[in-house]
Amino acid sequence: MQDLVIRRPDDWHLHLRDGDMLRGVIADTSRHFARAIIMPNLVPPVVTSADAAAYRERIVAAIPAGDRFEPLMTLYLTAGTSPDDVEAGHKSGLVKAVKLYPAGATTNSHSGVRNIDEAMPVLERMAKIGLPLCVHGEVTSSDVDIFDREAVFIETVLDPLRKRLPELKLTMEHVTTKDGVDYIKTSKANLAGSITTHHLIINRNAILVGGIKPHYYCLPVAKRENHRLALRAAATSGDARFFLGTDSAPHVDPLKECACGCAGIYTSINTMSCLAHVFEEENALDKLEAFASLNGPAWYGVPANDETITLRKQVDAVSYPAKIDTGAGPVTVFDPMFPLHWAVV
Ligand SMILES: NC(=O)N[C@@H](CC(=O)O)C(=O)O
Ligand SMILES: [Zn+2]
Ligand SMILES: [Zn+2]
Repeated sequence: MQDLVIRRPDDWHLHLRDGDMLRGVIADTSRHFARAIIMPNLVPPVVTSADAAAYRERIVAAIPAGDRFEPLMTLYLTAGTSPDDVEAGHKSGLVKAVKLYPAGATTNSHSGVRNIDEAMPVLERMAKIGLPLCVHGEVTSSDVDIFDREAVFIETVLDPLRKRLPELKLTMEHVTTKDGVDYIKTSKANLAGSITTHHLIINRNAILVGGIKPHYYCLPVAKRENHRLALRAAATSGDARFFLGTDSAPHVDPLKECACGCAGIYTSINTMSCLAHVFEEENALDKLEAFASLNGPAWYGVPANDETITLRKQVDAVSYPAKIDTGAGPVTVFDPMFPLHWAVV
């Protein structure tokens, strides 16, 4: 038996959804995590500070009694977003970041940004007040191969934006490529990246070998093995520019297991066990706290959590359900394809 005590982690990229789904999934996050950046891609999206305040109340009402959990709210950037509303939301303490979805890039992104020019007044205001922009970093043009969309985004959108507005704080969400890792490492300030649990574990074979596996499909799609290895090296390095954002993204099974399945992998329930396994494999258990509990707070300018959690390596495999039942329907849990022995006690 081996124990690892770390500060309580936070999740810097989480989809909680709404209604029955929200009520069905929130306990899997609030059990282990103190805070999470809540993604705003609801239908309709969380666009204004008033939307975010109302959504926050629905989330707080769904937190199980006895759990301490703080949702950190974000706004969904659209062509109509008002700089004054963003600033007021930030000043009130409600809005912690704004999310950029290139229109059409991912789940519920059709109201997103078509041309970065249309968002410049908001981005300039954010740079001025120090509010971070979280970016889904993929181009959407049909002539760019889906496996290249992140690398092309860095070159054609992200890098030009950083040159145009160097004072803007940017989180490159769910980095999936060596290109992304290398790009973040060139930055001295104002750029960081979140990394998901599943991209540390699967490469694209998980989706495609031996039959099509919809529960390993997410966006950005998992890439080749060399990219997974680059993500692992970054996450386990202790480098403060990389931190955990699970991107746990529940969809009910019928919407995943069909002719045009949704993108998203549900990992909230077993993320900490998966991460301990990965960090142990990389001989980097001493870096897990930085990745899951320290680097994110430092980036977002909030204190790390005072409480701790204990991870215990046990002989028997940790048991967790293959699916959870939510009021919205069943949601399949991420299967890392190996037994997990690190339990959160
Ligand atoms: N990651 C995903 O595959 N899906 C996310 C959207 C996103 O984060 O891009 C979702 O909302 O389902
Ligand atoms: Zn995304
Ligand atoms: Zn996401």
